[in-house]
Amino acid sequence: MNCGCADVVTPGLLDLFEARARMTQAARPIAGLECVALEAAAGRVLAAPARSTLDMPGVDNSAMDGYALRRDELAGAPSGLPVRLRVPAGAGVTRLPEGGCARIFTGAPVPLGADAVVPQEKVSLDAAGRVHVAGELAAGANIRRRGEESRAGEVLLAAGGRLDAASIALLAGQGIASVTVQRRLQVALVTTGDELIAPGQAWRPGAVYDSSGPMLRTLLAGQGCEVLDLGPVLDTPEALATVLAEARDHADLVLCTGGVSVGEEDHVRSVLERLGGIAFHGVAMKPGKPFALGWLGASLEAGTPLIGLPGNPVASLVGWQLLALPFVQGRQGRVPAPLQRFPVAAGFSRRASHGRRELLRVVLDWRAGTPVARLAGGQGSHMLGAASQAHGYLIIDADTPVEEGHAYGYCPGTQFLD
Ligand SMILES: Nc1nc2c(c(=O)[nH]1)N[C@H]1C(S)=C(S)[C@@H](COP(=O)(O)OP(=O)(O)OC[C@H]3O[C@@H](n4cnc5c(N)ncnc54)[C@H](O)[C@@H]3O)O[C@H]1N2
Ligand code: MOO
Repeated sequence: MNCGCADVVTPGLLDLFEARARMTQAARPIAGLECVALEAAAGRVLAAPARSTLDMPGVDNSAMDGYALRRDELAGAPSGLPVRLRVPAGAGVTRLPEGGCARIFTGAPVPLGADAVVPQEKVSLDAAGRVHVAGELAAGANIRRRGEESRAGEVLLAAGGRLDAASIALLAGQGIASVTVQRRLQVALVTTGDELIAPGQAWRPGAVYDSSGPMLRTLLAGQGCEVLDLGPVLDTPEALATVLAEARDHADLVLCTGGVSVGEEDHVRSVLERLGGIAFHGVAMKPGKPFALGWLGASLEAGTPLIGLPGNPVASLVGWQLLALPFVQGRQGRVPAPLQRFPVAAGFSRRASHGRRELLRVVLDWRAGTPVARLAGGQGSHMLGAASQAHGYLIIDADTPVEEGHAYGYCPGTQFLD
């Protein structure tokens, strides 16, 4: 299986990891904060550290349904301990009566004076209802101590983190009802191509349904961005310049697909040179080679950054994930996560890709107990089927053939890489 296109070795291509580092460095966080209700904060980026308001847990409480007691009183009572108190969750803090124990439930405050909780499975009750315990009981057993997780005033979540279900739960558990987050990143999306038609329109030979537009809108929404949809645009320098000028004035970032290669129908480069500039163009990756970072206006710092993704949809997807995503995250005030890679054996052989690192879309086969990477389908940069099935990328260095059974760097996640 191969991509179907010859490897064209283009001089001056930037190394993939160097390009990723440049994208990360170039991303300036946008200004602007909002206070939002915690329930509406999923996916948003925290603008300030979130601190605990309470010790967590707030009081010593029981980790089990059982009996709270003093261990020395249990040891000194061969005829068992009478149950003198009942403490359900939600009860206030009480004191354990001398010489007795308390029936207690998970999450209920441990009565003052008790130094262990025995789970009910380890307790036998005699006819008089007295508690007998088999075996040893460690000091503090089954007691969740006040403040053992965090203390009031401690930083729970650092600024720049994205609020997910667990972090929202963490803040809710502290009684926090609203958070200060970065405003949403405004991204102008420009798809280019005379051939593009929208899904739902009648097809004619030569027409191509716009698949990258829906894909990028989905990916941008997944990052909590607001999308200003300005495409598809016709393949003329005038049409592109008009749309990019509008994008420049209304967005924090322009994401453009197609028209970024070298043919005379590809105008992104020339229009960028006219309306702004180019930081780099061309990365030694397959797919995704014509990827570009540029700007509209005075400079990358002062103007509106523009990311040019290649037209082939899979090249666009890979360019988004490995290069555009860290830039988007940086503009959102996030610290982009390092690219994860760990060795996985290839279950296939394949010829080398000349001059470019190849990002093969693979599935992991666990049937033998350890993972084996298998091609998820056709690897052409126009073939979305494999991308939709893949579990991740096998990253193959340039000019390196893949040999079955040898291990290569595997990067998990091909769609919502975070
Ligand atoms: N002589 C050369 N030709 C090409 C080179 C090269 O180095 N020398 N590079 C190839 C590579 S690699 C790629 S990737 C493509 C990228 O080209 P463009 O970014 O200029 O993209 P287009 O030419 O506009 O389109 C390419 C292909 O993708 C389809 N397309 C475009 N937009 C969409 C969309 N929104 N949804 C679905 N499909 C889309 C378009 O119809 C074309 O088939 O250039 C190679 N050529
Ligand atoms: O082969 Mo291009 O690199 O299709 O992205």
